[in-house]
Amino acid sequence: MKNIVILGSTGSIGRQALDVARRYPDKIRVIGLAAGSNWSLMVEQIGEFKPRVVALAREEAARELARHLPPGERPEIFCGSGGLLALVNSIDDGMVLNALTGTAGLRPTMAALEKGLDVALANKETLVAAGELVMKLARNRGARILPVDSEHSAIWQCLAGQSLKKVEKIILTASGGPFRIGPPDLSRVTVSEALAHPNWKMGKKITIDSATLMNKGLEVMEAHWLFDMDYDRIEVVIHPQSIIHSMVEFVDGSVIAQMGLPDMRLPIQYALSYPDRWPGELPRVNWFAVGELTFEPPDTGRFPCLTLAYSAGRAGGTMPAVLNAANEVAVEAFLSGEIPFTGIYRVVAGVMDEHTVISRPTLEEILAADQWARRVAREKIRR
Ligand SMILES: NC(=O)C1=CN([C@@H]2O[C@H](COP(=O)(O)OP(=O)(O)OC[C@H]3O[C@@H](n4cnc5c(N)ncnc54)[C@H](OP(=O)(O)O)[C@@H]3O)[C@@H](O)[C@H]2O)C=CC1
Ligand SMILES: CC(=O)[C@@H](O)[C@H](O)COP(=O)(O)O
Ligand SMILES: [Mn+2]
Repeated sequence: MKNIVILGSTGSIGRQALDVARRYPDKIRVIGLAAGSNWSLMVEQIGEFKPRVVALAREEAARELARHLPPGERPEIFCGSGGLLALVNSIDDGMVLNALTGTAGLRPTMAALEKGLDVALANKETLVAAGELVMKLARNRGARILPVDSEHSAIWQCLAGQSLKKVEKIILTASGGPFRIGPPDLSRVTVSEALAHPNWKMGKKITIDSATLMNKGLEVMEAHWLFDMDYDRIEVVIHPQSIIHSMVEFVDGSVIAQMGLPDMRLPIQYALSYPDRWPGELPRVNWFAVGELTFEPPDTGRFPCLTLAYSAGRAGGTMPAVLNAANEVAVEAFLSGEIPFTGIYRVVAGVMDEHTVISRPTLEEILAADQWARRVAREKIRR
């Protein structure tokens, strides 16, 4: 039996993780749940999974949660900005699935690793902002980071039993998002068009990142840290069917790909079952329905965020944290109608231009760079 704490349990990954837990009651015990403000869904989740501890970041929401729990269901409730950390710090005997969005995931990941807990990581922003510190902490504490992001789960599975020394390159696949074919001018696309991902149903932030290809850029940095791979050896290939989730090319030219339907429950489950594989009923690929698998180079003219992410990764130090923070602010501004879709790139590029990189930054320097980037991004959006 594995004890699991799910950070972000009310979100897309969190809810799918609970579906995995629901399917394997004899293998997974949910001992902790955390989210931002969605207390009503949390009430239902507590009723079904009976965790020992829960946290909600918004104090008002935590009060509502406490008011609406039936008398027999009283997990310990943490709340406020420090609530998630307090929850993680209260755990001694479990694995943490981090399915939070954005930089909010960084400190809880570090708190879990600090305690020597394994982390199943969906929150890619953790590695983008502070990959070097996080990987070092995991090594020092003997804790594992188990990839949940579909591409990184794929690479991890392709590498099973192989030495990283024998890898020539990693090939990250990308769907191309909703604007792969058109329109040529992206400045007028609407929020609902940008949220219409062709293959995956995900939270809003990552869906917009998929549409700009920033998601793939963040994933390039995530792969750099998870698999200790130079940026020159991480290639992005557009694969519109999202059946191949990524590939590894070895020094002898052989390529191993991991395939499956676009269903996040599979990579989530693999991270939870590892090193085992649990037999199950998730839908299977029908090869005749898939028909063909196609590949294209990314169009970095229309999707310049991908190039921006490579350059932030290569610059290193605080630059990836700055890109990530500016992108979070810009995506919010696009979603609320303040800037056009193409404004996301302009804001992020503008903030990066003004940043002086600090190399080998401490956590405090990374968090300060994050705050600086958010402020400068907001100023640019106001203007
Ligand atoms: N969705 C997907 O298929 C995939 C997602 N990922 C990555 O997984 C992560 C989660 O994505 P996704 O599930 O789509 O996101 P969602 O927006 O659907 O869910 C985010 C979750 O985090 C909680 N949350 C957000 N901010 C805070 C905060 N400050 N404090 C506490 N809780 C917070 C939300 O709570 P509340 O509901 O109360 O607001 C919610 O439970 C992201 O890093 C994303 O890039 C990676 C691969 C695929
Ligand atoms: C499911 C998942 O891992 C997402 O990160 C997905 O890859 C997004 O699709 P894109 O390939 O369009 O970015
Ligand atoms: Mn992904």
